[in-house]
Amino acid sequence: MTMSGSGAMDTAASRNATAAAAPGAAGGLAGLMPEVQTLELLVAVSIFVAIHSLRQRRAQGLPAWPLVGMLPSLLLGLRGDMYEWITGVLRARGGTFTFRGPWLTNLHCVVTADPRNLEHLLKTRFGSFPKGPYFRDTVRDLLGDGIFGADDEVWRRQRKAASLEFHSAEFRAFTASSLVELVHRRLLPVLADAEAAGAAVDLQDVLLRLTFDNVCMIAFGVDPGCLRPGLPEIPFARAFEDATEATIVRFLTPTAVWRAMRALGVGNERVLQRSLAGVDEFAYDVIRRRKEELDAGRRSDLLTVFTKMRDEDGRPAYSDKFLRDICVNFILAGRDTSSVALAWFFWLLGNNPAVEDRVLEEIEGIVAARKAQGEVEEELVFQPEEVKRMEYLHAALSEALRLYPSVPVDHKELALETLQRQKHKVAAGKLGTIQTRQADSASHLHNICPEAATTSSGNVAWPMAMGNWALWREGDGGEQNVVEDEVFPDGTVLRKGTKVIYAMYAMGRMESIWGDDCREYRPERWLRDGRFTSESAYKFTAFNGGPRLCLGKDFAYYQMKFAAASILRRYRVRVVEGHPVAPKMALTMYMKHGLKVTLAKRDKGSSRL
Ligand code: HEM
Repeated sequence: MTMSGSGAMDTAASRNATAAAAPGAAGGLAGLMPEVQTLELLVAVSIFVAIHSLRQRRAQGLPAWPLVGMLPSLLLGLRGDMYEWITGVLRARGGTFTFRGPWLTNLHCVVTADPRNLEHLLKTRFGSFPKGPYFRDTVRDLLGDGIFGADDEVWRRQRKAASLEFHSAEFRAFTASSLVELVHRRLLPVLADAEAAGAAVDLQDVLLRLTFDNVCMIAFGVDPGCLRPGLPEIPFARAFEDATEATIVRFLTPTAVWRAMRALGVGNERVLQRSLAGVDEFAYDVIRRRKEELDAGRRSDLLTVFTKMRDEDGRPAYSDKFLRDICVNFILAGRDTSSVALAWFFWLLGNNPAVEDRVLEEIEGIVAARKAQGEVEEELVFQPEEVKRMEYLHAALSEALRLYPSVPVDHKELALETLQRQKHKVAAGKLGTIQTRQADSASHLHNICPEAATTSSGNVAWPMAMGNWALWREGDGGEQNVVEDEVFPDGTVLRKGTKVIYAMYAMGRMESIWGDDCREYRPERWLRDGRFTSESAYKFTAFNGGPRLCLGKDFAYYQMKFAAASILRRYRVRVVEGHPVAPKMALTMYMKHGLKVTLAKRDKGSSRL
């Protein structure tokens, strides 16, 4: 009873309360409705955007968000090992994917690791894919008009002159003798000191010093002396390194921002200006001195060769600024590439003792052959023909470069003038044809002629593949505006100005290219009947391919083989236990923490050869 009475009272009271509150509540709810609807709408739009963006992952490999595009995924990827992240996306996408950057940025690009695309990009359509204005403008302060950023005639002239020089007997003799001097008078004594002291040494740093001194001798004919006992800091080397790093930062900064910073002389741009002053001071001083001594000199370095060149009127062919650019570019090309490749090679050997044994066997075979001819020297210096015979070592270095290419990713830009916009007349009811430069897939034909699919009159025109001809049936005739896009052999369409990133690191880790054991370090894959056999430059892209194939490739192999054999014959190189090894994010494949090693003389308690 009590309960029902109180219940009745509660009900009446609550009815009253509701009645009293109703007008206000109704008004409040009515007032809230637009907000509720806005909220619902926002939730619905967010869900739609999220579903749409995640669906893009299935279609394009990565979720693409409004405004920021695929940037969030890239930022997540950058937190770990970026090269492995790119490799994962490329493998999932079958070798190529299109990265969509945030709106109004120039981060859109096509990333590929497909050898067919590489051949198309680097050889077949070489003229359509220059380095491009974006790259050139970004590196101009450091590299000027030098070979790395140059295109067209400016590139061709330098390439031709440098190529003649690189292949001359004089130059080969000069590079070989400079290397003997550096390895035997500087590298080996520095390593001997480390071994005697029982101290760990950063082998990557030592090798960087070796190649820096070596390439300065080749370019400028001057030895800066970085590789010396005590490993001193050399102002020119420091300035060069700082200038390179500051230039790389520009690639990660919006163009308008770094330009403004340069105008104001602040931040990274200030560092760049200061270090460039150091580089220029050194370079112009060498150029001035070289010009003074030209007549007396019998030098074979690049600076001397380019300084001696004359135009049709007998005047010097190149200005001092251009000579500076040429030398700085060659130093950049030759400095970090072979040294970091050697560092990865020594690390791989440490993890693969059977490979090290085979390298040593080969070296000992060559030494034994020399002894058999009665040639016994106190200090063993390998001769060029002996270095040439080190085929297994050649394979072991190539295998290291396959897995850890010194240039892990590279870049090209589709030239705007490549795209052809043409008017084509098609007669009514007839078949229309246009000649295209490459019509190897139906999707390509659709892409070169999108207007042909639905014409202004609503008639349908279907392009069909017929060799190098695009053929379509046009209902009412009239003029067609045909824009020919570039299309990669794998069907990826490239619109004007598209940047293309080709991922050499990822290419070395593709089962489709190298087979199931692609992640294994196995030099034997390069040997046929015990002889080294090279691979297509579009499959093994460490040295680039086509007309811009690395100019220093032969020299680099010679340098790496000579240095590696000279070290390995004398020392067992062991990576310090627990030393972390990981790639650094830079233009070249540095080891982030260097390579700390200890050395033991081979004849002192070596367990192997
Ligand atoms: C393991 C050693 C090396 C590797 C992996 C390597 C790799 C490469 C790559 C990938 C390129 C193309 C770069 C681009 O166009 O963006 C290149 C170009 C070039 N390399 Fe090398 N390089 C090595 C050593 C050297 C050395 C020692 C020199 C010279 C002393 C050198 C001179 C050049 C030059 C001049 C170019 C520009 C060619 C052109 O644009 O026509 N390289 N190299």
